[in-house]
Amino acid sequence: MTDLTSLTIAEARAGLASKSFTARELTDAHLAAIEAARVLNAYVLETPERAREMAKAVDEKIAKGEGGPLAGIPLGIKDLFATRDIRTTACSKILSNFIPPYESTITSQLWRDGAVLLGKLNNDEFAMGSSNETSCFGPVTNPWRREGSNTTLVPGGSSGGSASAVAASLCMGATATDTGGSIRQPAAFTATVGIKPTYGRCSRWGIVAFASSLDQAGPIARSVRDAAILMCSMAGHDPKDTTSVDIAVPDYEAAVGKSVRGMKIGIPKEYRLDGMPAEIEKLWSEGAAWLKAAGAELVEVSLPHTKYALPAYYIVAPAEASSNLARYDGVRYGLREGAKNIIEMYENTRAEGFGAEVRRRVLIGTYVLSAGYYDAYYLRAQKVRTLIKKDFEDCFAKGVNAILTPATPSAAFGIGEKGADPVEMYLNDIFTVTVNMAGLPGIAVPAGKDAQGLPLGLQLIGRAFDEETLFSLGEVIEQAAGRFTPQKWW
Ligand SMILES: NC(=O)C[C@H](N)C(=O)O
Repeated sequence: MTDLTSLTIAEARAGLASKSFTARELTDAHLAAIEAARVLNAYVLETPERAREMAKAVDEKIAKGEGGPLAGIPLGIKDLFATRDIRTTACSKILSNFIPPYESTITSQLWRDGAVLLGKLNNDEFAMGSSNETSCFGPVTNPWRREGSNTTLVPGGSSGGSASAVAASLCMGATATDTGGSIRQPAAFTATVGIKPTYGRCSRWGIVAFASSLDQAGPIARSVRDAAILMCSMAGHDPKDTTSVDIAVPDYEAAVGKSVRGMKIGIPKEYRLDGMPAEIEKLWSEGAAWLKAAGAELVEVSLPHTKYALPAYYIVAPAEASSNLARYDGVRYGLREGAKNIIEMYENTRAEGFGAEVRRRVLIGTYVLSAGYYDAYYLRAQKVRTLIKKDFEDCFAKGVNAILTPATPSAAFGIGEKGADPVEMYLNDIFTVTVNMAGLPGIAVPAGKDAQGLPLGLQLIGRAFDEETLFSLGEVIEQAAGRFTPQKWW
């Protein structure tokens, strides 16, 4: 029998429909794979009993012909999504004992459609990081290794557990969130597909907040089609999230395989960085050539404010984080450290509960929002944000359908390699943050490998609420590049 964990969601859906295997068998195969791969540290909580119960219930529904669009598909959930009665920590010590009495909208929609919960996935603490090394549960290991080397590499972050688990076939797909690149960068580091939808496309209700004007959830999967299938369940208006937009959810899967003939693809000259590895340049040109061969037209475009995006992001995101994280005070929920009085209790709880990167961001955020510095930093960063948004609007007004860029400036790096200088870590987001600043959708698709055999990804940026075009174009790249799976060593 084929290894059930190697199937795509689309293949598993067909297998379940033709009764080649049951949801219970599919779930059991994944639970066994998870157990055998604990060395990757992708899961921070395994929920095998819940998974088997859910799979059994789905099998009964399938037998009655009532299975939903994701019936029996086993998924992993980033530990930033609240799951009712199941510990949800954001991978922070401060939430280590938090068991939500409610379910996030996105996960509710996945269970409504028949998906099965395998467990909660590791991430950078409060989604702050690009390597999954800031988690209170320790770093996640990338299932990919350099050829001939056994150095352990990061899977990227902050959705490192999601990317690692999907790449290593420890789930068929995963939820993830992206504030500045947290879906797309780990997808690029692990040869998986990750899409950050338009801001407002998916509900943020029940997801632990980092920077509310930038946070957006999306799927990580092993193929463009699988990402589209998951998006159909995850997207949609939610009255509980006032920033979610009431626009009908299209059939994203129908966009996969659609012709891209006549589409105009922008190649932004500002993304050609000094000192960019030749392999990334080559990948980028190859991707453009594949789209051209499929009938798209390539045009050079300019996004002149790109160089300000990263510094502006690292003002806006910490500012919002400092405000959002003020709620963790030891009074309402989460960790509470003992003290002589309430002020000391706040101080002790927050000092003990937050890791170094989170503390750094709270400090930066508090500083840039403080009287006297607000105008110089926060207000200016917001103005820059408007200019970045306008760059994209100008470009799309000229008829450009999507923009092609590299997803990351390098392939995956070693665990511990970039710990010393936070700015070096922040540079990982150089190609992805503009998309969050402008609220646009962006997809990362595996497109090739570097000289050491590590995967590299390309990013496509679309117009607001036009994820469909990204799925169509993404599939062209996937077809041309092929799909990559890591060699199993764990
Ligand atoms: N959350 C994200 O999108 C990750 C980004 N690297 C950050 O640390 O802010």
